[in-house]
Amino acid sequence: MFFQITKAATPLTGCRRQLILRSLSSSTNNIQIEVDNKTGFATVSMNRPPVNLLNLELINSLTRSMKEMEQNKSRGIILTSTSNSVFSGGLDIKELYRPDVQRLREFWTAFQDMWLAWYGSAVPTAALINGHSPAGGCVLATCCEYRVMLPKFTIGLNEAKFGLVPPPVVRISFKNVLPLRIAELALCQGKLFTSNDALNIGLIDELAKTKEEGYEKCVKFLQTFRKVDPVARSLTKQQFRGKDLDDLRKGKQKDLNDFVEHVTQDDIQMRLGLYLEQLHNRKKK
Ligand SMILES: CCCCC/C=C\C/C=C\C=C\CC(=O)SCCNC(=O)CCNC(=O)[C@H](O)C(C)(C)COP(=O)(O)OP(=O)(O)OC[C@H]1O[C@@H](n2cnc3c(N)ncnc32)[C@H](O)[C@@H]1OP(=O)(O)O
Repeated sequence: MFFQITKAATPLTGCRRQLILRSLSSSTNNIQIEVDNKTGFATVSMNRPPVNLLNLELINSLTRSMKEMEQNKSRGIILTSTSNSVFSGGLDIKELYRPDVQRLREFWTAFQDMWLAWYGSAVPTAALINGHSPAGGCVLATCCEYRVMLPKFTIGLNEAKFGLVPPPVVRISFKNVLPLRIAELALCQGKLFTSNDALNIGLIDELAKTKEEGYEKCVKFLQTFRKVDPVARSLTKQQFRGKDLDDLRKGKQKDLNDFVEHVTQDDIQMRLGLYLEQLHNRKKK
């Protein structure tokens, strides 16, 4: 993939000059990448209005972005969104409802690859959660090594609430962040935590009042690795996450088959249809 590089002031950091890298190969422009001149850290912003739903194209863009930043020896990545109220609304349920099975398989394989890329990234990562972050949004945030969240939003894995069993790839990074008992209860309850509660249980690391403050906190975290050898850092991270990554790599085909079998069941299709309708009608009441 090719990038067009321009210099510009960024809305994130006021007048600090940054390199704006815009993906040219993506016709949808669903990701924006900015590299800070001073720190060398990249900010990856999901940009799929209105609520950054993870469809096949956005998922593929996230995977490609990570691979390219690794190749470019990026020193740190901050994942955020261009929205003022949503980090990511999670999987685009339209991908799951009445699916073309071939595309559904491609979709889930892409999600597995995105998870492998972000959870296993060689580059240090921080999530700047500047809005709601349910389900797939929470998966992305927990793939990162550090989370800073703005107040009065929600985050968590709510699949059980609408009758879905979160697949292993959805659970693992959540389990990596939380004590097992809290993770189990929260998943069984399909619980979404407020920013404050997420801080109290350790699902996020810090709160920030504004996006700018959150950005500075993410930068501060990434700078803690400044004096650490990047290879040693990355191999140490792999030692912690390697088993989870290997389990998915080895079980990818089974995970895919289980997912497709589960999602295409009549009962699950009915639940997905009802949930879509509920989301669509939410504001009319
Ligand atoms: C052993 C084998 C196991 C196999 C397991 C198999 C299956 C499990 C599968 C899946 C796992 C899934 C993980 C997921 O990520 S599922 C997605 C979960 N996401 C949600 O529940 C979020 C729902 N959305 C919201 O709560 C709000 O939209 C949000 C807080 C994000 C934003 O609110 P806001 O008021 O700003 O915006 P809205 O007006 O509500 O939404 C705008 C627009 O988007 C539509 N929409 C919202 N979310 C989704 C979605 N996830 N999918 C599809 N469409 C969505 C919403 O309906 C609006 O559209 P319209 O009505 O204006 O047309």
